[in-house]
Amino acid sequence: TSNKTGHHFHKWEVAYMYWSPDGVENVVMGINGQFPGPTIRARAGDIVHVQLTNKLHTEGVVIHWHGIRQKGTPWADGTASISQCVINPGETFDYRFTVDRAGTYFYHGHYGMQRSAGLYGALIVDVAEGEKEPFHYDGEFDLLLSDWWHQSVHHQEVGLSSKPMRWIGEPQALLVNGRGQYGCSMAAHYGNSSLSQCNITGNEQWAPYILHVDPNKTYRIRIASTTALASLNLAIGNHKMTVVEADGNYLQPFETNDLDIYSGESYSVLLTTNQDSSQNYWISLGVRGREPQTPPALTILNYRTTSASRLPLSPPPVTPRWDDYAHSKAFSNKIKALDHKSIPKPSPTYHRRIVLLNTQNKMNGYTKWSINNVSLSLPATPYLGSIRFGLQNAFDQTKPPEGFPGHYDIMKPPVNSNTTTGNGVYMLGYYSTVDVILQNANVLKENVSEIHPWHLHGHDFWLLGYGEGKFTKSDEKKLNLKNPPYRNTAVIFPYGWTALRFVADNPGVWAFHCHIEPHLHMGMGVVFAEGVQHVAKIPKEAVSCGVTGKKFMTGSHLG
Ligand SMILES: O=C1O[C@H]([C@@H](O)CO)C(O)=C1O
Repeated sequence: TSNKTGHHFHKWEVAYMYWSPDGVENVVMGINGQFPGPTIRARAGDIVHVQLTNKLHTEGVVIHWHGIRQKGTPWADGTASISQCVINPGETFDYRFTVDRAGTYFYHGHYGMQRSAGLYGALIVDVAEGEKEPFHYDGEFDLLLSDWWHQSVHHQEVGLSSKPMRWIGEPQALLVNGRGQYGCSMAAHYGNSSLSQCNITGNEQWAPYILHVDPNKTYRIRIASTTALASLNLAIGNHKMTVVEADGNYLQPFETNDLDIYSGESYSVLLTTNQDSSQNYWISLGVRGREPQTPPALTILNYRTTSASRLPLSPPPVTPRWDDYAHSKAFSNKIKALDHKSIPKPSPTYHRRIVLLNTQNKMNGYTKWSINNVSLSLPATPYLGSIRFGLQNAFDQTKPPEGFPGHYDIMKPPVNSNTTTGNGVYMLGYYSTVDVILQNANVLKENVSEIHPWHLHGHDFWLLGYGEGKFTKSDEKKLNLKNPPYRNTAVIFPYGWTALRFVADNPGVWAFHCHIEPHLHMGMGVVFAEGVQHVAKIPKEAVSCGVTGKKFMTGSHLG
C-alpha cells in the first residue's frame, strides 16, 4: 500500500437547465449538465480541487462542502458573505481542500436559496489506503435525499421576504438521488391512494433509483439529506437496518426498523439481504415534524434473483406519524459515539456557554426567525476578509446576545414580537471550549413549535443531549459526557433544548444555522469566528468584493 496523497481535479460549470425531477418539466441548477451534481469520491487525506465556473446568466454562486471542516482553508467553505465573495457570472473560483476523514458528506449551494434550486450532490470519502472501516460490507449504495417545489426559488424568496410573508408550503415531491414522482404513485394499486398508478419505463429522469442486491450479503447504504424543509423517516419493507455512521463519525451500532433524518444530516446503515429472494421490497420515505402534504418517496430494493419491475407483494412500510415526537426522541437518544481513535473524547468542562433562543417574530410586518431576538442579515463584505484585515465598518461591531431574559415564556408566542436584524459575530477564544444551548420556543401562532436542524460549519461538536422545556442549571447533570455523538448537525425538538460542545480550534469564520433553507433566508442563523489572525494566504478572489475589494484596489497586500 502507498500513502500517496490523492489529488482529485474536477472542472465544473453551474448552469440552469431543463429537467424533470418528478415528472413535471422544470428548471434546475445543474452541474456539467447533471442533476444532482456529480458525486465526488476521494480517500481520507486526499486533496479535492473543484474549479467552478459560474455559467448562470445573472446570479452569483458558491458551493459549501457540508461536513468538511476546511482546516487551513477557511476561504473554501463556500458560504456567501461569510467565507467568500460570490462567484460572478462568467468567473471561475478554485475550491481546493483536504478531505481529512472518511465518511458520508455532500455539497450544496450556500447563497440565497440555491440549494432549493437543485444545486447539490454527494461527496463520499473512503478510508485512507491501508485503513479499515470498523464494520464489514459487500456493497454500497448512496442515497441523497431532497425535496422539490414546482415554484422557482426566485418566486419563493420574494414570497418569504414580502409583507405579509407568503410561506413556500410543503414540497410537491420528495426526491431520492434527484428522482421523485408527482401526481402518481408506484404503490397506487394496493388501494387506499387517490393517485393513479405511475407509468414508468425506467428511462425517465424521474424514474426511481432502484437498489439492486444479491441475497445474503451486507450492504452499506449511505443516506444524506439536503432537503430545503422536510424532516424524513426512511423504512425498508421486511428489513432491519444497523446504524453505524452519522455525519462522518462512527456510531455504536444499533438496530432499527426506521431512521429519522433531518436536513443537513448523513447516516450509514448496514442492511443484510436475508429475506425471501423471490420478492422485491419497498423503500419508503415519509415526512416528519410537519403535517405532510407530500406523498412518501418510494423506491425498490430489488433482489437480483427476481425482476426489478416486479412490485413488492405488500404495500410500502408506513413511516411513523408526523407528530410522533416520542418516536423521534427515542431514536435520537440511541445515537452514541463509537469508542474509536478517530473520535475525540468530549472536553469535560467549557469556557463559555452561549444560549440561543429560537423564535419566529414579526419585524415591521415582515416575518423573521430570530436568535435571541436578532435576525441574521448578512453583510455585503465577507467576514473572513473584513475580520482578518480589521475593517470594522463592514458589519455590526456590537456583540450579539449570549442569552435571553430569564422570564421569557417559551410556551407562548413572543410577547414583544418586533425583532431586530443584525450581523454581529460571536468572537470565540481560539482553542476555547464552547457550549451552545439551542432553546426552542413557540412560534407566532399559539401551540406550535417546530423542528429545526442546526448545522455548524468548520467543526464537529459533541451532542451532549436533549431535554424538554427551558434549559436550566439542573439539566447539566443530564448531559452525556461519556459517549456523545460527534456531529455537525443537531435537531431541536418542539419546546425543547439541545446542548452541544465544541472546541474553537479552526481559524476562520463559520456559519451556525438552521438547515431549513427558508428559515435561514428569514434570518435563522449566527456567525462564529476564531483565530482569524492566524489565517494566512487568503486567495484574492475570495475577498475581491465589498470593502475588502476596495482595499485591494488601493494596492495593499493580503495575508
Ligand atoms: O417559517 C415558517 O412559516 C410557516 C408558518 O409559521 C407561517 O405560515 C411555517 O410553517 C414555517 O416554518
